Amino acid sequence: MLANTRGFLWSDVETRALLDIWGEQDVQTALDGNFRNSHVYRDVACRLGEMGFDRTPEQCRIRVKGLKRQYYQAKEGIKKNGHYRKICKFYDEMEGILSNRPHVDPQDMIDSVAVGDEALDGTEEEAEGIGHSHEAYMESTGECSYAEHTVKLESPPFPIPVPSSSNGAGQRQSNTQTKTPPMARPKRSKKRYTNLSLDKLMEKFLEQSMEAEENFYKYEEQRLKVEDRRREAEHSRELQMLQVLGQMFAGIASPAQPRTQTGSSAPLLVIERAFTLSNLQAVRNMENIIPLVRNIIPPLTSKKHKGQDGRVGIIGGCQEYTGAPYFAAVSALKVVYLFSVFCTKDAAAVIKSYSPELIVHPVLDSPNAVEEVEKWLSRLHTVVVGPGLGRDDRLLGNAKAIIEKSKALGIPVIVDADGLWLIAQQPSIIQGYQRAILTPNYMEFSQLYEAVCRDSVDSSDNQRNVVRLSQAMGNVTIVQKGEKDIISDGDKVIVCSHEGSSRRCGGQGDLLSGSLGALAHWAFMSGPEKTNGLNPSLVAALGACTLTRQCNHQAFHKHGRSTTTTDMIAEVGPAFKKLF
Ligand SMILES: NC(=O)C1=CN([C@@H]2O[C@H](COP(=O)(O)OP(=O)(O)OC[C@H]3O[C@@H](n4cnc5c(N)ncnc54)[C@H](OP(=O)(O)O)[C@@H]3O)[C@@H](O)[C@H]2O)[C@@H](O)CC1
Ligand SMILES: Nc1ncnc2c1ncn2[C@@H]1O[C@H](COP(=O)(O)OP(=O)(O)OP(=O)(O)O)[C@@H](O)[C@H]1O
Repeated sequence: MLANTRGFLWSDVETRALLDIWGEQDVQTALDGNFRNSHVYRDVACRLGEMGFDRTPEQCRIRVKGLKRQYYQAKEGIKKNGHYRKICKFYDEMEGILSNRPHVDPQDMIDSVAVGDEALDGTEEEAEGIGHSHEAYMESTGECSYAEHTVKLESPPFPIPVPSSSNGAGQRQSNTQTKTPPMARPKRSKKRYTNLSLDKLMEKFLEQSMEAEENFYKYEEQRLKVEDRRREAEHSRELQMLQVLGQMFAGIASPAQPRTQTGSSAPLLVIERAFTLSNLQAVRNMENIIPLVRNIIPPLTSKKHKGQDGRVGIIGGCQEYTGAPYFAAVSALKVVYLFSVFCTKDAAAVIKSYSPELIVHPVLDSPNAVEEVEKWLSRLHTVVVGPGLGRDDRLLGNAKAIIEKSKALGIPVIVDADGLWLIAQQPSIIQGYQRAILTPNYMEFSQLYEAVCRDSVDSSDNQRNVVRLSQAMGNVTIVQKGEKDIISDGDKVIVCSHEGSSRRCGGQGDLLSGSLGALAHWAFMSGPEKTNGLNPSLVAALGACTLTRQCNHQAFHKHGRSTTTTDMIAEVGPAFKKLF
């Protein structure tokens, strides 16, 4: 049974069948140079019928005409911008057939758009059999009397010359030149034609493409927002659960209620944005963690005696470097009560001379250095290993033993400067000790990373580097110092971008490690209810980074380019007050 497709649009299959037939050599030869083509299209329709498609000769002719128009539009589009191929779906087939036909100026062909469109809507009534009709002339030659079309579109005030059959096939007449007597206007010319130029068509086409693209991005954006909200809700649920668990554990450990400096209960940690880095959950919003830093700070009270809020020991200071241990020590001193600096004999007097507040032990290069330090170790809450330590093997060996002793006592250990060099040589000293915090600058980080991960750092992804190193170190917390301080325990990442300044001076890192010594003690002393279940090392590290940057910011505000670490240390008190 034939598919009765009369009056409907052509399917692709049907169009291809038509083109196969129309493209046959005998059909093309019959059309070529033959003004009358109705019999050709009768044959085409008949062959189409044999293939199961019910179309009239007129429908076939009109469809071919439409395809030719699209083909020439596309051809012109390619010439102009190379993108127009899309408007002619059957371009390749048409090209195969028409490329051997006489040349037609596509622009003229396109100018006749209205004619073709009309024909497609089924209102075309001119029969092929009329023979001398304008359409028949155009079709039979593969060209058209372009001037006539243009005139028709613009509805000229004078009659359109139509070639008569006696003129012979392929004969052309120009409007202006013709002497043909006026004839009745063809029926189609009564209609209103849209005179769309190629440029306008292209403009419209591009506009629509852009609109579609914009819509796509709009929807995509909405989809991502929804996805973000879903993730945030999920993380916030997880955190709430952690908080509840934390409170349960705290309840078991101590009946005391969580308390902040202002006396209110611990604020709920809301992570505003999180993303996944391999199998870890990354926390990016430091603003949400600052309240946790406030939570861990013990209140000032007259009930405590000196040293109860923290005793920090600094392991470092040698003949070359006396400033570093001093900066670290005095920073700790300004936050908590400092116990001691353990340095070499020749550095001790110099360090003492900087500040009468510091207790200095000249034991680090003595033969029984480790025993000397060990005597005090049980009274220390945190040790900071490395500032101004130098690279002397004996000193490094003593530092290693002190770290081992501290680990055995469960004392938080901050490793900085030359202490990091030691770790790069022997990572196992600290690997897996989760009360350790390493504070490398960019150079120190690279050395450590290469030594531990046996790979060079991927400078395009600092966060991933930090996470990877932390994981490789057994989830030891890493603070990569720099334009932004990146903190990770291998599970979470916090980026500290608190405003500092553009001024860099030696010793800023020592201020960080010293104050971190104090904060680490507080963080580990606080129960999980105060850190909302977050790793205490992360909370302490963010607190120290923020404090260092705030000191830098305030000092720079006063001293500009001449800012030194001493100026920053003078800001520790005010900065601490402002932040926490
Ligand atoms: N007043 C004192 O007593 C002070 C003493 N200190 C003590 O000195 C000891 C050695 O510490 P350190 O900082 O000089 O050695 P380390 O960090 O290995 O740098 C080596 C070289 O690496 C480079 N470099 C550094 N950072 C970089 C970066 N971000 N990005 C790129 N490159 C960077 C830079 O090379 P440069 O570019 O200058 O050629 C730098 O010279 C240590 O015990 C420490 O505590 C200090 O605390 C300061 C105050
Ligand atoms: N490029 C930077 N832009 C802004 N702040 C920075 C930049 N680099 C470092 N800082 C700040 O300085 C702090 C210390 O980092 P720095 O790289 O100076 O450490 P360091 O080299 O170990 O210091 P030190 O001189 O004590 O050895 C960082 O925590 C950060 O606050």
